[in-house]
Amino acid sequence: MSKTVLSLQGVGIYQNEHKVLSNVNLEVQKGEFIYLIGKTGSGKSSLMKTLYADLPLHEGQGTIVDYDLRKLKEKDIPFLRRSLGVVFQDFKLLPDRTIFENLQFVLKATGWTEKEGIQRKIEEVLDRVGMLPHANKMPHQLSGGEQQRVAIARALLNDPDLILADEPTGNLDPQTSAEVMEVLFKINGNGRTIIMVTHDYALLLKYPAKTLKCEDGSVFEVVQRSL
Ligand SMILES: Nc1ncnc2c1ncn2[C@@H]1O[C@H](COP(=O)(O)OP(=O)(O)OP(=O)(O)O)[C@@H](O)[C@H]1O
Repeated sequence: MSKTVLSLQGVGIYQNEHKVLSNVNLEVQKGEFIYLIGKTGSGKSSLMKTLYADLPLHEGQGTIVDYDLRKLKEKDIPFLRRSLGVVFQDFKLLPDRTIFENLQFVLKATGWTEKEGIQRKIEEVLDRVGMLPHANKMPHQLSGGEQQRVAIARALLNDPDLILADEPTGNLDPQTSAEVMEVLFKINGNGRTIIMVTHDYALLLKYPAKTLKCEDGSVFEVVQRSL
């Protein structure tokens, strides 16, 4: 049976008083892979920020992985973020810790206490993105693509129902971007739902998937030939 992991109805997306997107209607089912495209300033990041509650939802209805975005309290936000995996363009790894310690930090911060369980989980997610051999390296010893794979592993730590990736290949060359896409599609193939913001139309052609576009204050689905 399909499960809705994201539902937006009549949603307005705001940056302070400025309305960025109007009347956003969107249903995402478990297991989907969705691209979000659009010109600079069209509202892609603002929409993503609303989904992980970095921007509040004041207009319309929105539920994400069983949280009602309109009713969300400050104290709920860390729990919402635990049910999501968020991946950013600039990786956001802690520079003064090894890869293992970066992931350990997240698990401890999200309530994991048992040492062997922590070890097992970190090995499992690093293995899934092909980074297990690099567990003891520092972030600066890795290439951009390798750092992004670690960031994807970090996003998987708490078995999220939905992964939000905001331009995850934005800092990577085409070959490395393709490697990161392979990792994302493999994870999607294992049943994870992914929403990915991108500027990179070459990636859309190489890895086709349902595509939404932000334009002139609206969000709508596009078919590839009209990108
Ligand atoms: N912190 C902010 N305060 C006020 N306005 C903002 C803020 N961040 C973005 N905006 C405005 O909101 C609109 C949408 O910006 P947003 O960053 O969501 O676009 P984007 O599609 O993600 O762009 P890009 O592709 O450049 O990342 C723009 O007009 C932008 O100037």
